[in-house]
Parts: sequence; C-alpha cells; structure tokens
Amino acid sequence: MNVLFVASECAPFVKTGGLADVIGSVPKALEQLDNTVKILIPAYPALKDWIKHGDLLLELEDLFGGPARVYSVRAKGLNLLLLEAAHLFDRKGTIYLDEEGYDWEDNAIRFGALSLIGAKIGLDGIGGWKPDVINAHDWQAGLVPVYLRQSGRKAPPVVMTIHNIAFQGLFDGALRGPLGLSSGLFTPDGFEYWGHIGYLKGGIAMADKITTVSPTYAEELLTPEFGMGLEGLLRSRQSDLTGILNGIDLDIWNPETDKALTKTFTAKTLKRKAANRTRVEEKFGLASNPDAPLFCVISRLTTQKGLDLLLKSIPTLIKRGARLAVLGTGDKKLEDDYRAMADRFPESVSVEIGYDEELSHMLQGGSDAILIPSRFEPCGLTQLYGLRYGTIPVVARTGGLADTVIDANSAALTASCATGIQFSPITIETLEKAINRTCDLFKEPKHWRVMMRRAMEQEVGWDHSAKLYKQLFSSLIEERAD
Ligand SMILES: Nc1ncnc2c1ncn2[C@@H]1O[C@H](COP(=O)(O)OP(=O)(O)O[C@H]2O[C@H](CO)[C@@H](O)[C@H](O)[C@H]2O)[C@@H](O)[C@H]1O
Repeated sequence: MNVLFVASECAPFVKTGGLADVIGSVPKALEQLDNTVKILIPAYPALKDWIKHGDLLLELEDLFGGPARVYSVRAKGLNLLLLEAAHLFDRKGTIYLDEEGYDWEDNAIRFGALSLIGAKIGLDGIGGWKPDVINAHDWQAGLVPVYLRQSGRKAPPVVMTIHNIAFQGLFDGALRGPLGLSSGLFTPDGFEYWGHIGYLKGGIAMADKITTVSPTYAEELLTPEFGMGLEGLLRSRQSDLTGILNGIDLDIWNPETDKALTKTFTAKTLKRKAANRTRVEEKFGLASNPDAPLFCVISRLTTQKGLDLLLKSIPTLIKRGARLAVLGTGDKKLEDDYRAMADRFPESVSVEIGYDEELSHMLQGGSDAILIPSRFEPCGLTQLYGLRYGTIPVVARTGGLADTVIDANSAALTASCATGIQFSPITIETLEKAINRTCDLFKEPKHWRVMMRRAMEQEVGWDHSAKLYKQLFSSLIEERAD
C-alpha cells in the first residue's frame, strides 16, 4: 500500500515537539509491514541541503506568489517529498514563528500551500507514484481533504490525525480567495468556524476517518472540557474517530546504545544508571542525595503541560530532599518564574531554558523520575521515553498519560506491575501528594527497582499501533474499491 503523509515537521530534521517524533518514526514501522510511505514536508532551511541529493519530480511556476518544486529524497531511513518554495519556507526564525517570536503573518498561506500540494499529489500522483491513502497531520495539513473535496475528482481517502486540538489553525475568512478555497464549502458543516477558516475543522469535517493519538484522548475530545469547541463536530463523526496510541523510535531512544549517556544500561544492569545521574547533577549544578529522587522535566513550558502547578509544588519536593532539573522553553513568564526558583534554591532546582535534543537524552538517562503534570495530554512521548530508560513517570491521569502508565497503588505494587505514579484530579494538592508518594517509594529500593524493570519492559515501540494504522488504511481503501 502507498501512503502519503502530509506534515509540517519530521524528526530528526525539523522538530518543535512530539509531532516531529511521530512523523519521523511511524513510517519506518509501516514500511516493516510492507507499505511505502512518503512524507510531504516543506523544505525549510534545515532540509535544504537534502535537495542536492534529491530528484526533481514536480515544478510549478506559481504557488501562492512564487515558484515551487517538489523533490524526492531518501534521508535517514525516510522517503521525503520536499516542497521547495523559497518565498514561503526559506526563512530565518522557526518553522512557525518569526525572529521576534510571533507567528509568521502568512502561516495560512504557507500551510495552505503544503495542503494544496498534498492534495495535488493525491489526485495526480508524483513521479509515477500514487498514494492509495493520505494521512494528514494536524491543522497544517487540515486543508488536504478540503482541496480534494472541492476538486470534484476521484481522490484517495484521507485520514486526519489530531495530535493536539488546542492548535486549530484559525484564519481570516477573507483568505478564501487567495487560498483558492471554494465558498460553497465555507459553511458550519464545512471549513467555516465562526466566520474564520478552520484548517483543522475543515480536515475533521471532510476526512474519511479521524484518528487521535490515544484511546483516552479520543473519548475526552467528545467533551466540552477537552474538545475546545470542536466537540460537537467530533461527536457527529464519533463512529469515524479512533484513538491509536503513539509509539516511539526504539533505536533513537535506547538506553543500551544511547551516545548521550555517560554509561549505557539495560534492565539487567540498572546500577550503571547511577553514573548518568551523577552526570546530570554535575551538569545542572545540583546537590546529590542518594536518599531522594532526582526529578526532571523535559517540556514546552506552558499551562497545558501543568508547569505552573509544578512551580507551586516545588517547596514540597525540596522538603523531601529531592532535586529537580528542568529543560524547556515556552511562556516567557514561566521561564522567568523557573529561573527565579532556581536562583532561590540552587542546590535543589536547576533550569536550562532552551531546546536541546542531546540534553533531553541525558536527562532521561540520568533522572530517577520524570514529572508530567499536564492539564491535558493527547498522548505524550516523554513518559514513554521515561519508561524505556527506567525513569519513573509521575503523570496526571489524562489522555495518553492515563493509557501508558500503571499507577503504583498497593494492588499494582503487590502484583509487581506498577510502572509509575498517576494523580487526579489535576491540582497542586494532588501533584504534591504524587511527589510525596514518589519520594516514599524511592526509599523502598526493592519496590523502586521492580518498578524500574517493569517500566523498561513495557512495549513502547510502534509494532502494535502501526498494525492498527495499517488496518485502518486498508479498510478505507477496500471501502473505496467497493
Ligand atoms: N526543551 C526541550 N529540549 C529538547 N527536547 C524537548 C524539549 N521540550 C520538549 N522536547 C521534546 O519534544 C517532544 C514533546 O513531545 P510530547 O508528545 O510530550 O508533546 P507535544 O505537546 O510537543 O506533542 C503533541 O503531539 C504529540 C505527538 O502526537 C503528543 O504525544 C502530545 O500529547 C501532543 O501534545 C519530546 O520528544 C520531548 O523530548
């Protein structure tokens, strides 16, 4: 089966968050199942060099104000279709933000262009290759099914995947003209959202199937609390919505081979993990204390991730002799508040504001526990990396966090199946309790070691979920053929 992915980021080339990890890993698992997956992605500066190794397959004189080309290249085990359109993607700043940190003014056009080319490849194929199914990811690819629908032509089915409904891609309705969108579909049943163009909304309304990244989030999305205004539409499409849990790339995230670690380790050589802890303590300038856990956070610093709650719980953590190493970037106020906390308690709290892939591996390798107090979390990947590295996840019971961590309650401890700590409802008090429970458990090395081993044994790769994607794609293709 031929599958076209359309997405705005892909690890290890361009990454601002978990979307990139998924786009960079699930295609490899699908290829193992005898599928060909090609990923259409803009040729941002970080990807431009790959063009030299690519084949030119498509040339357009004008794509929303400038010329565009699509190159095909095999890079790091992935088939990329690089959309080169210098006027849209060859810029300094980040892939979504300008150098001052504001959204690029023309993001609607930039990702409208990505979606338009995705639809074109769906309709006409590229270089003799034709997708049997298209998987569009997040709002940046939300217009793919819209452009297909308005073409009126026979097109492959589309699966729209929601990685985070908080980002919907809402833009001025007047952009319909410049984007070449049909006014006939600009209705509440189509891609209109209260007078705006809703990229994700259009995608959800017009895709053949909708997936999200965990079963629990698929249920949560149907409620006003989590659906963020799209719960009604999603309820109307409930029978087409499934939650397929994310996996991780087991080669990139492997404590047995990870080059960012001081000492590599396995579930059988857990003692070797201690050297990594010492390295993190040194690197972050934290005091060492063998009697209390070293916690880490690797995250966007936002209220979604509950990091304002954690800030208030830090005194509890310090009281227990625990330490906290934070790696993150995001809301300026939270960045300042965390820096201030680190200045106040330099031996107990240390913060690295920035984005650093290698440091994130080092932290997973050297910390005892990872804190993820998210208010909502579609799936979450850092708890999966934590499980893989025996770094106990301490998580809010929501979305994919609820689906992937087994709480260390007394029954689970007795049955030796616990893999982490969960807390609910998501408040400062329950988070503090969870921190205290983690510190208590850490003082029982036998329980703690069993939990680490269980965590490391969890199936966190793509094997199972890639099969579910394949089944979903196959069923759609069969339906189309009937
Ligand atoms: N400062 C930093 N330095 C280095 N690495 C950093 C970092 N901050 C974050 N990261 C990395 O970025 C990724 C974050 O992925 P998550 O899945 O946890 O959340 P995100 O909200 O981005 O993704 C959304 O999409 C994914 C994918 O579907 C869902 O799992 C998730 O719930 C949803 O919110 C991880 O690989 C993490 O290690």
